[in-house]
Amino acid sequence: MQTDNAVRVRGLVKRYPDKVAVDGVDLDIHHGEVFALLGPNGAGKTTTVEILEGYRHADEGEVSVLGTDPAHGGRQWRAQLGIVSQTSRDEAELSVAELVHHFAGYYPNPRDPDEVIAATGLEEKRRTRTRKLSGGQRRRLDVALGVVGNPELLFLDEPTTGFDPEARRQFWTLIENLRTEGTTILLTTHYLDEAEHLADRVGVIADGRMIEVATPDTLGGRGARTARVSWLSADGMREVRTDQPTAEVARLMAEYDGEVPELQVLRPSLEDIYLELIGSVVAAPVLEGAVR
Ligand SMILES: Nc1ncnc2c1ncn2[C@@H]1O[C@H](COP(=O)(O)OP(=O)(O)OP(=O)(O)O)[C@@H](O)[C@H]1O
Repeated sequence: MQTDNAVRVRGLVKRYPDKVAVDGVDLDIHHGEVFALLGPNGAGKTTTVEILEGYRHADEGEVSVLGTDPAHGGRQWRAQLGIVSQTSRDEAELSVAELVHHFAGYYPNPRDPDEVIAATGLEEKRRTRTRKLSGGQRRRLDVALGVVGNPELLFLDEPTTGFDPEARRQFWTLIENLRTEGTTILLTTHYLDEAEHLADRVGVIADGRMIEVATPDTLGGRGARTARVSWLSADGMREVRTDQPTAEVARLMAEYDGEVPELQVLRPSLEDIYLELIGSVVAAPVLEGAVR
């Protein structure tokens, strides 16, 4: 049994000439888990992921991916990885089926390419040249190419950008199936519902620093999900935060002798909690308009 983590990062630093993109990040990803890295534009997610993939070099810190320092990872190590990066590979003249079959040939133990084409919803496009695919179809092909090698560790950098809602659901099912088979997955996404649906744990990164790592339902700590009860009083809208919304509603019903005007009981979503977390780190102008 493997006991070490699939990914172990300590004190990771990456500097560009005018920016410290990653500023002392620690990260552990357990074997078999889906881990979502969340954070605003420019937070350092892609830089971190590309260091883990061996495409960029760290300035400081320790990095281990499947037991190997990615800066020295060889072919065998790389064959265990699946990578869906933000930019597509350009093989415009090949058809979908040709490209997926071709990529399968690079790996020692690939998945059945036709099953991968079906699972990514590309069956109807299998004979289409890749340059004729729509943006969302192209992204599905990227995902197909990332999983066809049957990776032990799969990196997905904003995989569902441009997907229609049905394609996103289909993608979620694909990821759930990979997880059931034991694939470890590192996902970056700006879709909080995607992280909530897929991730065992999420890490929030802002300005190059990891602010918090938690399960989606414990992010923000105790109290972050406290309910808000709001209603229209004689003096305007009122809101109270409470752990006992039912008792508060009962009290209001008694006070109003029945129907409470414009009564609402809301619990903060993962997105609300996330925005609150990064709001405490990122400078206000960046967030203006994003905070509700
Ligand atoms: N090659 C580079 N040279 C200089 N600066 C860079 C380079 N790549 C990234 N950066 C800067 O490093 C910071 C982190 O970028 P990164 O791409 O890691 O962010 P991100 O969290 O992935 O953002 P997004 O959500 O927009 O993809 C940004 O300020 C970016 O401008």
